[in-house]
Amino acid sequence: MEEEQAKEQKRVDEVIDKIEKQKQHTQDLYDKAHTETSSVEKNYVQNAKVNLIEADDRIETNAEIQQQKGLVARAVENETILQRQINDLENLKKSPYFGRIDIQDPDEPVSESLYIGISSFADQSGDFLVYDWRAPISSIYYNGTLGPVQYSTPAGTMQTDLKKKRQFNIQNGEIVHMFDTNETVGDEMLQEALGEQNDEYMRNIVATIQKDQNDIIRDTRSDLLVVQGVAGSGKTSAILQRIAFLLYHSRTSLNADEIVLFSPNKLYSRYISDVLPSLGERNMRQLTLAEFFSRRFEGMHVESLFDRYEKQVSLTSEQQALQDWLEGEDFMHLLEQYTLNLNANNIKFTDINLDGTVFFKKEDIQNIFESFPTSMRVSERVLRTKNQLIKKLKQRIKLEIQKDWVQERLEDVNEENYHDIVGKRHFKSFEEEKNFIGASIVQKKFQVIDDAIFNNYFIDIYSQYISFMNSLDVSVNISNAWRHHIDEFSKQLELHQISLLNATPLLFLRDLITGGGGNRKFQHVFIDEMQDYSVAQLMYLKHAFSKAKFTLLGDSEQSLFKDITDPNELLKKLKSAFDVRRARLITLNRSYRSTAPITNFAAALIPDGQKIEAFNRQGDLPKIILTNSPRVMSADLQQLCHEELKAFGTVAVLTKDMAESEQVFNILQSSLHPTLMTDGDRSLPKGVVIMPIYLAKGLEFDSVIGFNVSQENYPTELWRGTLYTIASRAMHHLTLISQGNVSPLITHLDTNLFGMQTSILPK
Ligand SMILES: Nc1ncnc2c1ncn2[C@@H]1O[C@H](COP(=O)(O)OP(=O)(O)OP(=O)(O)O)[C@@H](O)[C@H]1O
Repeated sequence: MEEEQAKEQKRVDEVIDKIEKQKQHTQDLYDKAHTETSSVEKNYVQNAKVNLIEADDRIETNAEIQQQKGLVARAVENETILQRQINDLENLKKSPYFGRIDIQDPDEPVSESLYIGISSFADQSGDFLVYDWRAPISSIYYNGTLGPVQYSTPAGTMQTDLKKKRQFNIQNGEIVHMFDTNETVGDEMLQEALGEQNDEYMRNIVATIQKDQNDIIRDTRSDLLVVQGVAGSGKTSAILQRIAFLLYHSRTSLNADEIVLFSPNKLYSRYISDVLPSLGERNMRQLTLAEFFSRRFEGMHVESLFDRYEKQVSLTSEQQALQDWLEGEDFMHLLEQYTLNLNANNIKFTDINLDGTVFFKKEDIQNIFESFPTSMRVSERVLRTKNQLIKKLKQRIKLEIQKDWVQERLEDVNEENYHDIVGKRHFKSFEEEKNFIGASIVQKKFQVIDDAIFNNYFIDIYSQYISFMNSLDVSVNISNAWRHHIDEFSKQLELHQISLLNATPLLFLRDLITGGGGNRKFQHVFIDEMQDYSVAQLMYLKHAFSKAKFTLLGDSEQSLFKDITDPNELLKKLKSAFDVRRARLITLNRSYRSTAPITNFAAALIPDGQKIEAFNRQGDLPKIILTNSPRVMSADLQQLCHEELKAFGTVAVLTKDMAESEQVFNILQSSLHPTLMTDGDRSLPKGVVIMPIYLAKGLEFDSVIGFNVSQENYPTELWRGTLYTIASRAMHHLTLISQGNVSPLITHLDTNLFGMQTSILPK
């Protein structure tokens, strides 16, 4: 093998040499482009100066400046592309590839070796020295074991014989390790990758993608792809690799701005933000559900998932039943039914006001609406009403121009705002010019009316929603909670607040009535941590992104405070709710994040944990520390943090809610200078970090300390998901600390799965 390695190193050196040459060439092109940009820019500045001196030439110069601006933009873009190529080549130089496959096609006498890396690289004569990992042929590297293999290409399925598979770890141009493997992607490389400590940013997994993950990444057929994957199975990693794959696969028809990822929180958004750039791709758009809602409800405060978690614990069974109903598919269908029966008399029209006086009366708006045939859909009638109102607004503007206040303002127009208003226009008469300027003055004042019409403010959607709720016949077992829910909605409205439960149906109702809310630009929507979304929310997102394919990923076991939904059940529900042709469920049961003892412990916490397959990485048993008083627990916790910090850069203390996190913060504040994370935080510092579990969703830490896992704190089944999610955040070390008896969820476990210790403080 040593000889082989020397041979491979020689090839690496040769390839790097060629990459360096290519880089030099690109650098020359870049320098030339840069000089060009500078000269275009200089030109632009000079023209801008002329513009200031010769006021009469303004209009003409303006056009020229626009043209110059375009030139600058193009030159800059050209420069950016070249800069990116240089960066890519620089990265490729450090580690040009990570895999090699030797294949022999049926009619070929000898095999050929193909090398696989993050991006492709061809030499001057066009020979591929490195293949992009996303090229059709590269799928063999991830999928195939030695022997006959198939791979799909745009021209159909191809057959070949896989003779050899080799993996490399190349750092700064040197082969650190190489392995030959018969497996899909062998364990050695994975061991190496997983044994490392956690970074501030998530890394790509391109060199070690596993077969089942590869299925997710390369699926281009499904309209709805649902991935149920146990904690640490690489769902988030797979999403990001999938995005990179899709961008490559549809290079000409898909760009990163047409992909949106719904992420659980802002910490996560930042944590994953480096993966796509490291694969040479731009990041997709990212949104949290809270951000999505707050954009759609301007001026309102929509409850966040976090506010909701904090409340969720104390729900009665009636409230829970009500919540399930409100969040289900049926409730959304009831809304659709309701809008079918809307007419001029039961739509809640409302006046449009200007400066406190009525501008369009609701009765007039209602009459306009009524003038359109009842055979039309409500949304169509609303749209026509809108157009009619805009026409009326234009007439009102015409009349208003003659009013004294406008005439007075006309006299105040100076040269500066004259040009702003008039632009390049030429007028036939002074009268025409005056009217034009007058109209623009009035338009400015009436802008709020225009906006109100545009945004459908002539329908009071909140009253409409109340009327919808009042129209429903609910079953007796939730009727009290239901009345309370309706009252509460009105009360919150006065405070400009909307609960998460109402946000989705409200938006849906608004869209159904006004025909708005759709966003057809997006081609792919990804939702991570899907178990935190209700079916109603998912349905709404499907409605809002109607042209998009959906990839939903999550782990039903990581539901916090909620019963687990069987993934097959969920797929069935979604398939009917989404009304799609090609739906597919992929299940990932192998967990990579944690050492085997941690994964086995976490798996034992949940009922069908035996399905979880731990990756064979050794480490210490999870430790449970029993203390008998708040004072001892505090002292132990401090001691523990100090010890863990000796081995790891970050230690996370995870709690079940914010109140507990604050408690921990007070305990550790003076001795450890910890950071208490909140909803709005975007980055994770080093040292001790404290947060409630819902903020740690999707994240991982070298060392996790679960705070107070006592019987009192985690009394029942309802807490399983929380405990499981806490335990599964740990990569290398897991410690749970308890004051008083430990939760029955833990005491029921096989005692070989953890070590138990009373206070760690020296006596
Ligand atoms: N094929 C792989 N090669 C190398 N590392 C991997 C691979 N798959 C997963 N990992 C690593 O395992 C860890 C967990 O992955 P990831 O966060 O994507 O899992 P997840 O399923 O989204 O987890 P969770 O649901 O618990 O948040 C990460 O550190 C990731 O880099």
